[in-house]
Amino acid sequence: MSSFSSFEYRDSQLFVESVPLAEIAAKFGTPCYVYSSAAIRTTYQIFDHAFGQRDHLICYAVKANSNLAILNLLARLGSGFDIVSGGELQRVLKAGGDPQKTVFSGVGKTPEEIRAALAANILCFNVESEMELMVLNEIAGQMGKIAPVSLRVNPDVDANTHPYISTGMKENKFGIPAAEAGRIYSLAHQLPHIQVSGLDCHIGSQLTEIAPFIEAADKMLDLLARLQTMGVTIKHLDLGGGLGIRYDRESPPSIEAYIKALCTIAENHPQQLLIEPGRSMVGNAGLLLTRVHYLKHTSHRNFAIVDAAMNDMLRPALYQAYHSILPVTKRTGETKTYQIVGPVCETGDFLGHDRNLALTKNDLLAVMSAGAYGMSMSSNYNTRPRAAEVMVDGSTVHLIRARETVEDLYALEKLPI
Ligand SMILES: Cc1ncc(COP(=O)(O)O)c(C=O)c1O
Ligand SMILES: N[C@@H](CCCC[NH3+])C(=O)O
Repeated sequence: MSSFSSFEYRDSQLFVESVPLAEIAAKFGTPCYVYSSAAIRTTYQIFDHAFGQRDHLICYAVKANSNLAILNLLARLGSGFDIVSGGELQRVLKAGGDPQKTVFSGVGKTPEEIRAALAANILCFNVESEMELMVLNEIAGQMGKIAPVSLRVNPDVDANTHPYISTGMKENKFGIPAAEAGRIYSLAHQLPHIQVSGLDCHIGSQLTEIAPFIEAADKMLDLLARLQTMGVTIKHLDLGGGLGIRYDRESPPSIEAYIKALCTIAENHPQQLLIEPGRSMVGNAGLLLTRVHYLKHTSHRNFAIVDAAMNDMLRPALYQAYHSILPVTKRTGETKTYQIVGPVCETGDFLGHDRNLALTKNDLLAVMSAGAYGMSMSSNYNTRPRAAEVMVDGSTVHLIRARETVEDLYALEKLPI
C-alpha cells in the first residue's frame, strides 16, 4: 500500500473520515483545504514500520505542507524534519519539532538562517557548495560552535520525472558534483568548526520507479567506501525524498517496496538511514474543496468556473499536473466534458481539463491529492485571500488555518506620505 485513503463515498456523498465534505463547506466555506489526520498517521507508520530493525530517521520535507498542525502531528509521531529555510526552522520549532531530528537542505542558506540553525542545534546541515561550507565554518567559529555537516552530492542520475522537479542531474543547481565530493569532504574534515556527520543526496520528486533511487544509492555507497579509506567517518546516509504518489494512472512503488529496496542496498553498512519524504507523506492525505460558481457553455467548450484558482493550487498551471476532480455529491444527470477553471485572469488558470461531470451551479468539487505542494505553493495573486485549512480526526473537524481576509493582504503596505 503506497498511501492510505480516508476519502470515500457513502451513498452519493464524499466523506473525509466520518465527516461529509458538504458539512465542511457549509461550516468553513470554500475554497478550503481538507486533510485527514488518519491518512497522515497511517502513512507515517507505514514508513516507520517498513524500516524494521534498521536504525533510521524519517525527516518529513516541510516544504510539501508546512501547516503547524501537520508538523505537530508528525512531531508527535516521532518524525524529524527536512527544512530549506529559516522560516521552516521557525515553524518546526513552533510546532514542537525536535531540532536534533532536523536537517537543513538548500543551495542558498543565508548567514541569518545558518546562525538560527546553529543556535537551535539542528542535527545536520546538508551543504550544497564549497563556498557554503566555508561560510558555515566561519559562522560556527564566531558562535563558538561546531557545525554538523553532510555534503549533498549530486549523483547525476536521471529521476525520469518532470524537468522542473528533477534535482540530481549534473545540469541542476543542487548539490556538489560527485567528482568533487572527495576533495570537499577532506576539506570539511580539516575545518576547525565543522564536524562531518553524514552523506546526502536527493535526486528529484514524484519518482514512479525504484531504479533511479537505487542508482543514486549505489553511487553514494561507492563514495562512502572512498571516504572511509580517507579516514572520514560518516554516521548517517541521507537518501532524500522523492517517492511519487498516484495522481492519475501512475503506479509508483509502494512505501514498503521503496524502503525495503533502500534497506537492502545499504544492508552491509551500519550508518543510520535518513529519508526526506514530502509528497508521499501528505499528498494523498488532502484535497481542495471548491464550489462551482458559474457554468459557461460555448460552441467550443464547456467551462465550470469554480472558486479555487491557480493561486490556491499552482501545480496544474506550473507543471500541467493532473489532479483527479470528484463531485462531492454524485449526480445522475447528463455529463458534459468540462474545463475546470478558476477566476484568476490567466489562461493558464485551470485545475483540470476535459473532465466528464454532471454539474449544476453551486455544486461542490474535490480536487484530490492536494495535500502536498498545494497550500504551501499558494499565493495571493489577484488579491485573493488564501483558502482556509481544516484537519479532520474521526468525526472532529479542526480549523487549522483561518481563511485570510483582504485586510490581512495589505496589512504591511503603506502609502508613501
Ligand atoms: C532536499 C529535498 N528533500 C526532500 C524533498 C521532498 O521531496 P518529495 O516531496 O518528492 O518527497 C525535496 C523536494 O523535492 C527536496 O528538495
Ligand atoms: N513543487 C513540486 C515538487 C518540488 C519538490 C521540491 N524540491 C510539486 O508540486 O510537484
